[in-house]
Amino acid sequence: MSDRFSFAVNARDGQARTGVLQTMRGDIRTPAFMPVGTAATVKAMLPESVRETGADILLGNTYHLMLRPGAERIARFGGLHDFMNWQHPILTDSGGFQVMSLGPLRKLTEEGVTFASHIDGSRHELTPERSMEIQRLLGSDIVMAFDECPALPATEESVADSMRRSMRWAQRSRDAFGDRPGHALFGIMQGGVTRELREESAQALTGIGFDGYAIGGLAVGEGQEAMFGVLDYAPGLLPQDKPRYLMGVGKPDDIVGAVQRGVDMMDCVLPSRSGRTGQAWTRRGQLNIKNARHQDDPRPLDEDCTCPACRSYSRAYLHHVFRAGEMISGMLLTWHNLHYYQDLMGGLRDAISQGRLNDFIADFHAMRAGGDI
Ligand SMILES: CNc1nc2cc3c(=O)[nH]c(N)nc3c(CCN)c2[nH]1
Ligand SMILES: [Zn+2]
Repeated sequence: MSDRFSFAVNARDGQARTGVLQTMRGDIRTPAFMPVGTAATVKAMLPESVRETGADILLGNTYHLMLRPGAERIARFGGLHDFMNWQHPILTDSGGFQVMSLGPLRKLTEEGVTFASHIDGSRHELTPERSMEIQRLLGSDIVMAFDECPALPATEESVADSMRRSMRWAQRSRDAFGDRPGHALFGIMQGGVTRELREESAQALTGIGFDGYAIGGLAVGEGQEAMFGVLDYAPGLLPQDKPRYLMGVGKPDDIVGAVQRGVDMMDCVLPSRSGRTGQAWTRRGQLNIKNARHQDDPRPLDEDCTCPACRSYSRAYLHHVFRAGEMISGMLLTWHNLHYYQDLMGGLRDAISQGRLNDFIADFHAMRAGGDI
């Protein structure tokens, strides 16, 4: 616990780092994976179960919470931590990405974005100033600057224009955030897959000054090779002593490659969303439990996993409850996936601390090459 926000790198292995983010509501071990709690819940999980998986921090969404139940209502209930019964750190995204991917009838101007709610069609406006106010009302520990993530395909010119607007919005976010001891504001780097634009964005953000820096504009369909191509240089453009957060990533092998390239924090809906569809992520790769081949299989999802699903339930049982559409199916697969993701992050942190990240990554890929899972 700390009354101020601070970040310390404790060990390095190549470009990778391991460290601790200290916040008012607790410490975050990095590299860290943040489960996504979009509508004030990590779907199918109790908060205490999310904590038991090893998560130090979870993500909330300005866009969803402003539409329902409303930021002012959550503030009246003491803020998001009390409202959702999660007393550990929360990072909230700023809403721009969700508006562009979810909100119908949206209009983007220099001021911000106006859009219709995907829930009831009511009209709303998000600006850097309103996004900062909403995130303050939610009481999140780490606030994200209001940005725009251009959809692909996009011309380099449109990516450049969008990035420069996001940098002007970053300054407005910084100005509107003010001085809030114990709370952090992260800037978001944009610039697509163009190195010069990424460099311009990094320079703009470091000139404004933030408590941490996100790498945005990725995991939007560019593919892993192009994403890693950007990550080969983008983290190094950012201050070495501040946390770097790669937004929206990803599959286990994306995470391993991103950590190897110097990323400290990530978030993704994949483990929870895919868990609800029967997709299990394991040390040996992924499987879908709804496949008929599992209906008489007495083994757990992953022999090496200590989560409640793997400790007490066979694949045959999990196959059955998915086929029967029972609620416990999504609960158990979500729990397993989040537990596996946190196990992976713990393994990465230990490997970096002990200077054996390359061996860890070699084992990670060898385990998945085996085929039979
Ligand atoms: C799934 N892929 C993905 N790419 C993102 C980029 C941004 C991005 O460039 N900006 C913001 N604010 N959020 C992003 C998100 C949402 C993260 N929870 C992204 N998600
Ligand atoms: Zn498990």
